[in-house]
Amino acid sequence: MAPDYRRPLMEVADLRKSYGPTVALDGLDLQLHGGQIVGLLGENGCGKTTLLKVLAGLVSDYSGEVHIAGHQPGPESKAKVSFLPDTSFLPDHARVSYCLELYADFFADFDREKARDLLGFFRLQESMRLRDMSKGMREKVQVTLAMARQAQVFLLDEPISGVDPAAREVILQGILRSLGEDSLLLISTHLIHDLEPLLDAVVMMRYGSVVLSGSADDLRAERSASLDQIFKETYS
Ligand SMILES: Nc1ncnc2c1ncn2[C@@H]1O[C@H](COP(=O)(O)OP(=O)(O)OP(=O)(O)O)[C@@H](O)[C@H]1O
Repeated sequence: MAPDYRRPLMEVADLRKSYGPTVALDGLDLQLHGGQIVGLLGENGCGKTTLLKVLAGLVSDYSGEVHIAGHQPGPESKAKVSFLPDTSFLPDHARVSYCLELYADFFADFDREKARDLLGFFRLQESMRLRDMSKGMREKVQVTLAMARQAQVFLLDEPISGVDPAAREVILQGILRSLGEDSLLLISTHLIHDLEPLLDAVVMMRYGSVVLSGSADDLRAERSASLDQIFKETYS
């Protein structure tokens, strides 16, 4: 069946999630279409990671409506969503080749050719061990694994934080290189300045809900300011 381009690829309505007394998501609404790169922005603790985990199907005790490609988070949505967490999840002693095997075993849509292409782009070899790598190199491995899936939605949690500016640029180029035309990339970051040239749209969060969202071009035109400036004004 042909995809329905009128329906958003991701639909979230009145999403709420608390950890004990801490409210992480407080009635969040969001609709995103495929074929765009969206920056998920906000201060520490505003709920970005929690939102990404709900979308990735890793947090299920929430209330509200969440649909990805028409599915609630679960096995069907997980098959379409590739999630890169903000922490390292690979064993230190592993070689890159082992990580590729692990992903290929776990994800039916893992594309080894895409992974090899990205590794080459990042100048990494499959024989390298993670423990011998810099933080930037390890991040490149994790980005390779996440982006080498033939997913419809890519959720990347802070993929360039703690990485030097040159490596950030290369990682972002690698992400762009591997992104399909109709895919949706939702990428959380504090580094709006680095990401601004890539972004089609932004979602700015505060206290567990969306305070500002829209197309990057529209926001820049309406406010005669860069996203970087709008970000600073929003959170000042
Ligand atoms: N497992 C957990 N247990 C208890 N509280 C949590 C847990 N995970 C997140 N929180 C709390 O929920 C709120 C939202 O956290 P979350 O990690 O989603 O924010 P964030 O925007 O991703 O932050 P950061 O930018 O620092 O990564 C915070 O107050 C955080 O302390």
